[in-house]
Amino acid sequence: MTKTIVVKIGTSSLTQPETGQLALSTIATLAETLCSLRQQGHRVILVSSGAVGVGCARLGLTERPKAIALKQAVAAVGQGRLMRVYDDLFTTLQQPIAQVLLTRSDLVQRSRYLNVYNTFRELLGLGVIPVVNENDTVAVDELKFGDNDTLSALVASLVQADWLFLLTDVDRLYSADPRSVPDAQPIALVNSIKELAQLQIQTGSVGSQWGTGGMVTKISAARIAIAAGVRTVITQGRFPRNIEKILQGEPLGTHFQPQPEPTSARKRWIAYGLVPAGKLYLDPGAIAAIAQSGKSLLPAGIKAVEGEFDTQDAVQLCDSSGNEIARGLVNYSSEELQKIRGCHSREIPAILGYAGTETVIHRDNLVLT
Ligand SMILES: Nc1ncnc2c1ncn2[C@@H]1O[C@H](COP(=O)(O)OP(=O)(O)O)[C@@H](O)[C@H]1O
Ligand SMILES: N[C@@H](CCC(=O)OP(=O)(O)O)C(=O)O
Repeated sequence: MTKTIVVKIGTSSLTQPETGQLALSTIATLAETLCSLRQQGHRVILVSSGAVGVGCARLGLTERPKAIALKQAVAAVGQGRLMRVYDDLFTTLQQPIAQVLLTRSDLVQRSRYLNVYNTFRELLGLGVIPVVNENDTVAVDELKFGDNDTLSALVASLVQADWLFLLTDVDRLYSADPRSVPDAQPIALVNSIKELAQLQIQTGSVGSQWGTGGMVTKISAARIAIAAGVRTVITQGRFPRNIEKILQGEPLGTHFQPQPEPTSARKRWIAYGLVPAGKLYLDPGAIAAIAQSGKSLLPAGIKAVEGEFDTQDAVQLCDSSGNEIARGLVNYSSEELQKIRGCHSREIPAILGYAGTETVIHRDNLVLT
């Protein structure tokens, strides 16, 4: 049966750790593997990092730049080089590819989000393999995916993929970073987001020399993907052929079981497409009402309001320690909420001087994260 498969490869797999030069044999095997998946009739999207790493190697820089302008300039050098290599390899294999560079703002506005979706649909319909990266050269800090793990999960969610493969430089997820904790336990299967929380995986703070997010961004990517119904696998990038073995049922890598009832496309856009503009801190009663009983959020349960936002902006809903529980679209601005927080809904007209809606966030616009 035809599947939609998103494969994300990180800088640590695409480049040689010592020199930062391209790992040509890995890239060539990846191209062969993806072509073979296409020949089996699958729809394939490649999310490839490497613009900054390859740009650095091209310019002789020995470490990843920190200054934003330099990083953006280096990415512009590397992205072209990277696409040239991919296009040469895929063209040799008679496989057309396309470059798709995205920034977070492309997914924030609903009309642009749908536009990106339509473009992917057309490309996949044409039998093309889209090669996706963040548009690092123009992305501004507030509107960045920041890492390609998150980007790949959002793309997998957007196209409603069946599989997301996160290829990296370790063979799977461990209970702690195997580089620093030699007896860390391998994890073969994660059944649910709840089980993921219970495993209390330690991720250290950084990734490899050229990577960005380390394991923490892969785990949060897996959470986004499985909530969207996408089976997610973390596995080693040096052996791209493992993708085919995994599809045939071999127990390689760490598998994250997709949520049986995926969140709707609109709610996924609210939760992960939009950039939250503020935070609402809730009392335990409100948390129970939204998390356990699926209720709308009323002003009475809001203890504090953080940030400045307008009606219909997205906000994070947090417990008193700031842990995020949900996201949603607000019916009131931050200024209005400062006045009505903690109050009963029937008091709203008297406080604001006009009648608003009873709910601060209606349950149709509220997503548990
Ligand atoms: N719990 C963990 N299990 C496995 N790897 C981990 C864990 N915590 C941290 N890591 C580290 O994450 C690194 C991979 O992240 P990163 O360098 O960002 O890769 P990529 O470039 O593929 O995105 C691994 O090299 C590993 O050292
Ligand atoms: N967009 C950046 C990659 C960012 C990123 O997430 O890198 P990595 O951790 O290697 O997957 C680039 O192309 O260099």
